[in-house]
Amino acid sequence: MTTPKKVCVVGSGNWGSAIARIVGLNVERNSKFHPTVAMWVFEELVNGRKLTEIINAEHENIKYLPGHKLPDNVVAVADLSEAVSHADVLLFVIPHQFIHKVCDTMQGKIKPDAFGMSFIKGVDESPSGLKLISAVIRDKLGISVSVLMGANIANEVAEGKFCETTIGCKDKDQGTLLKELMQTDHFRVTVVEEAEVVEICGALKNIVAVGAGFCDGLGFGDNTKAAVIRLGLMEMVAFTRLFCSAHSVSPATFLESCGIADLITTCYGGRNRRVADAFARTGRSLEELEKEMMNGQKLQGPATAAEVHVLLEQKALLDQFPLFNAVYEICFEGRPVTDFISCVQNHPAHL
Ligand SMILES: NC(=O)c1ccc[n+]([C@@H]2O[C@H](COP(=O)([O-])OP(=O)(O)OC[C@H]3O[C@@H](n4cnc5c(N)ncnc54)[C@H](O)[C@@H]3O)[C@@H](O)[C@H]2O)c1
Ligand SMILES: O=P(O)(O)OC[C@H](O)CO
Repeated sequence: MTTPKKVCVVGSGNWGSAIARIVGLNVERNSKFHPTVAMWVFEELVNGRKLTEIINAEHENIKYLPGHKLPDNVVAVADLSEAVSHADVLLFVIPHQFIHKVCDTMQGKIKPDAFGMSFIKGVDESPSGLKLISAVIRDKLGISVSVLMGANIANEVAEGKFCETTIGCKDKDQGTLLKELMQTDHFRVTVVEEAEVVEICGALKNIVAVGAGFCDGLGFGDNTKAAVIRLGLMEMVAFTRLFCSAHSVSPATFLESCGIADLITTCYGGRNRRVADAFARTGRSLEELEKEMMNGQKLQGPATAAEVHVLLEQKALLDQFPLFNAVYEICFEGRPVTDFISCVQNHPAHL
């Protein structure tokens, strides 16, 4: 008999906590997994108490996923090295901005035969180029890394409202095990092989969601948003073909939950949309609005627009990605938000 696999959730934000909730319930009824789940918490004080102590006493992450109990077998751990040291399966669920620091701390602390799955929607940009977050983890920790992306607004998932999701995994046995770890009656998992496409979809849809939020804030309607979604999807497909040229990129993957479905849900119900809407309405800075509206949660869309912009500029391809470029220029270069509509009106798809 094989030893049950220990799972550690690296992260405890809005999505991290919703994932810990699913995983905690699933491991209890599956003997392939150890019945206790460690959840790494970036320690902070909430109402004068340590967040780890609150979670372990009240079984609720009252800051990032209030109103939803975590199963008792999810144990919050503040020390990252301690949290990951016994894990066979590492689930990475942190805002993409923090991945380097977290992996650096984990180096030399994990089991050599551990493997990972990333739930992180974003990309990494450095002087050596644009990289998938799974590749950062793989390179820093020397482990295999799959991904899980989908139309999954954390609060809705925690409420048990039905949704689908996509695991991108190249190893059939690992894919089957990860599906067993994640799937519930309300959270249906499809496993596909094109892991790079799954992951890049998860990152790029956040840029489009910022554009959708601009349109909402400017007072445009659902037809306009549908146009933004369509044009954004075209740019997502084109960018994926460019970025993943060494891998297979099939249209079918964009039809999975990680593709069109995630794009739609984010453009209607996501945080990137909500803050971009407020930005267009008020003219206040994104930084200020993020602080005020998100209670410590982090936006991924504007940073991803900036990271993608570097590559497009280097390759002199900005004119082929006017929607991505407009989101970047409005967020970071003072371009008026009202220009977003003319960018959509003059999109090369209409020429
Ligand atoms: N929230 C969602 O609905 C949702 C759904 C699907 C995917 N995702 C993706 O999952 C990833 C994680 O999102 P989330 O919603 O769990 O996070 P979040 O937006 O709730 O971010 C807050 C988390 O970041 C942590 N944090 C703050 N400073 C930190 C630091 N210096 N180092 C490490 N951690 C720090 C906080 O402690 C908290 O746990 C993101 O890439 C996001 O795009 C989110
Ligand atoms: O709230 P957002 O904009 O970070 O999006 C959340 C999820 O990625 C939706 O699947």
